[in-house]
Amino acid sequence: MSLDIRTITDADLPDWARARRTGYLLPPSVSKTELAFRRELMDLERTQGAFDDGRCVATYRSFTQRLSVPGGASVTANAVSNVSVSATHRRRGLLSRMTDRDLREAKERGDAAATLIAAEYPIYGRFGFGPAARVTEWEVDVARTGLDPRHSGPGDGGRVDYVDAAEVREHGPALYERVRAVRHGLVDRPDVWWRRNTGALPVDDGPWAEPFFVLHRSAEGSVDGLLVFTSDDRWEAKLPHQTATVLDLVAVTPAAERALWLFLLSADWITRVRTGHRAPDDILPLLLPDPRAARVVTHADFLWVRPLDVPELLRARTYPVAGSLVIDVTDRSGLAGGRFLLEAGPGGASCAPTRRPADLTLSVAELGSLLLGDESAVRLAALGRVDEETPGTLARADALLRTGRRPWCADVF
Ligand SMILES: CC(=O)SCCNC(=O)CCNC(=O)[C@H](O)C(C)(C)COP(=O)(O)OP(=O)(O)OC[C@H]1O[C@@H](n2cnc3c(N)ncnc32)[C@H](O)[C@@H]1OP(=O)(O)O
Repeated sequence: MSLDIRTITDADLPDWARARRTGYLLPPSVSKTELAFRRELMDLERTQGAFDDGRCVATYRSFTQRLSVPGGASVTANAVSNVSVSATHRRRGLLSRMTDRDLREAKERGDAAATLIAAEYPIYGRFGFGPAARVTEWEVDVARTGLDPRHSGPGDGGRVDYVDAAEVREHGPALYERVRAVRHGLVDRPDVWWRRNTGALPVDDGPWAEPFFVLHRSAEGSVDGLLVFTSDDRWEAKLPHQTATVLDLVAVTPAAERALWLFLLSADWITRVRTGHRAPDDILPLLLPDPRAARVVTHADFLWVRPLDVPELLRARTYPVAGSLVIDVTDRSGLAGGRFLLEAGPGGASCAPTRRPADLTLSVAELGSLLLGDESAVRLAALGRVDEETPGTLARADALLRTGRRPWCADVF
């Protein structure tokens, strides 16, 4: 048996796409539409396949992504996706070999980190990824919210309008980039993302069901929020029982965010709202007179980050207070380890290799968890995953690294 891992060519794509579907337990046949979509989407030079006697049995691809860090700057990440190993070939090291090769190439390219959305929690820690941003999904029982049923539009002088897909393609990209500048953890949405999510780029053969698109405009007329939702068509005994499912709700200003939630929660016939994946500290529950009307239905790890260039990552983000920290980062794969001095303050930060004694020792995966401010060094130390070499450093690390709002990655990729 010859098992060969290599980047794929265009001629391999149908076989590769079939292997991906099989690995994800989806009906294996690949439509022409899916192939056309994949040709637009994928960079074949960064797409690996494992071939057993010529048949594709494992898939892996990566692409360049921009990830917003605290303060709103973005770093270049190597985003990993479409990882699958057929059940016939599992636990023979195929994922390990593909990941190792991809991370080495990303390091050589100079990417600051690698990112992914993990299918299952135990898979990626061993490769240096740490959970960096969580998501929460709520289900809102509208009748119990206590909201005034006479609500009729934003009270801030702004307006909400139903728009069509073309208007979303026109206003969405700039709006979303403005949101990324004020919210960390968000990954960029390239043109192909907007076309795919507005029906302009079909993913499969089925008809595209257009969702409801709503834009919020401020009193000055600037587009500062987007809501995308679907609704089921459920009635019982002449009573509406519609569940609205939020596919997207992003806003530049808190006023626009509040206006879009209140718009959806006040729409006639909608008795239940599923929020989709929000940041765990989303304003939604506390927007309701009775926050218990929003029941948590999902709360889980979501975005995983694997540091590749520690100084660059720590320099790119902002810090709420002044302070310094020497961290000793261990990395079994030899990609990003070392001892680094971070000197940070509200005006900016420097970070470089140092010979000074370490204040904290931690693995590269734990640094990935701390980077966006969602995890606490004190908590990781209690778990034995961070060692405090200098007393008092854990509290200092949390004061420096934690953020007022939690990171949020809105997209599966
Ligand atoms: C970013 C994304 O695309 S997420 C999507 C990931 N894909 C899936 O979950 C689809 C279904 N599962 C699969 O395709 C495969 O089982 C994969 C990709 C998860 C793992 O591929 P494999 O080739 O079996 O992994 P590999 O043999 O390299 O395993 C390396 C180590 O990770 C462990 N591991 C791998 N997958 C898992 C898992 N799901 N749960 C726990 N441990 C795991 C292995 O046991 C092994 O540990 P060891 O070195 O201590 O023996």
